[in-house]
Amino acid sequence: MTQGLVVDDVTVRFGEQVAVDAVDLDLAVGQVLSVLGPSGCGKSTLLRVIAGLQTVQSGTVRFAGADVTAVPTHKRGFGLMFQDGQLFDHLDVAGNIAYPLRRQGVSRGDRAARVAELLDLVGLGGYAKRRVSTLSGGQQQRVALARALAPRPRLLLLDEPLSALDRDLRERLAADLRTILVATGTTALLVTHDHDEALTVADRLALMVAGRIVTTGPADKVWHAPVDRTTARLLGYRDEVDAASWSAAGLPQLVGEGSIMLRDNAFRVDADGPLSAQVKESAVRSSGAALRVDMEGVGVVSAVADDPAGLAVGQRVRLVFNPHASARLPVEQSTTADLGA
Ligand SMILES: Nc1ncnc2c1ncn2[C@@H]1O[C@H](COP(=O)(O)OP(=O)(O)OP(=O)(O)O)[C@@H](O)[C@H]1O
Repeated sequence: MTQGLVVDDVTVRFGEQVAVDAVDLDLAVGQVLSVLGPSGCGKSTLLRVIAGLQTVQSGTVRFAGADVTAVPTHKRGFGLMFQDGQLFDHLDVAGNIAYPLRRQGVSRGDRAARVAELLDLVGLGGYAKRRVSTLSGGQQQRVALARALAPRPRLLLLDEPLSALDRDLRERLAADLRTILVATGTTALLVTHDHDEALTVADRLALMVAGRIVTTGPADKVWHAPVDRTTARLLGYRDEVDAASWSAAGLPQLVGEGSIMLRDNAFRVDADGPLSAQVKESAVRSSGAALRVDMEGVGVVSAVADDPAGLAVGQRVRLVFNPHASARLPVEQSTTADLGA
């Protein structure tokens, strides 16, 4: 594994407040890492440190083995992309994408070829001459991505790149972003508060809470093994049921103490399902229905249904359990966990 980014024991304080607290982070070349955390946890500050936009109280940032902690932003060879694309209104789409290449002294012919290649990559072939102010929010972020990739940065830093977009668009663009990063072999670090976005884009996840990285590891491992209640909630697990009542209710696969964390789709309505519950709330969704149901011995939990018809409050329904939408919470709460390579 080629050595990429190594953040070692970095701390940033603003007055009394510790925004980034002794953070260690590794990112191998060619990999994509998402730093996922709630608003105010310090993830933008951490990204700004890596970018060279924020000085540190202590710690180092290295890339490819060299200490870059004191290297100015423009000499790090990193690309940046923010929530608001920060495009240049006075330039057209091609002009925006070519801008960093022009500054590097790339010839006109080579610039044009690279711009055409990038427009195809981000799905904007034919948009070269459009003014950026006439583009949709999603198209503007595609241009911002193309501009950030144009100089072939050795590390791409993305700060909530999709957060300004509405849900459907965000989902589509997150999938495209992943495809583009993989196709170009780009080493990238993305910070976000959106667990779906983090998971769609990344190979690895680092969970950040109150200035500290509390879990790192392969995205699927982190996703299925929250180390404590806080990280479980961060990963989208909502309901919590203690193991004793879970077993008493006849639910499968569980031994010992602790509790079970459940996603909203942990139970699904199925006429042949082995479980029974009463509907407490029911909301129609594009995918069917989102329910809150009261299950004897377990309490009120979320469930989903493919067909929203006939799911009135008070009605009894049969349910099946989806173990992939649940996680066992360890009894001992650890402060940090490295879930491996
Ligand atoms: N320049 C600054 N001066 C003082 N405090 C700051 C500064 N920048 C950030 N902070 C504080 O440091 C903490 C971490 O902020 P940061 O922006 O890194 O969090 P975040 O996780 O990116 O949150 P968000 O997603 O809301 O931007 C916050 O409490 C914030 O108020």
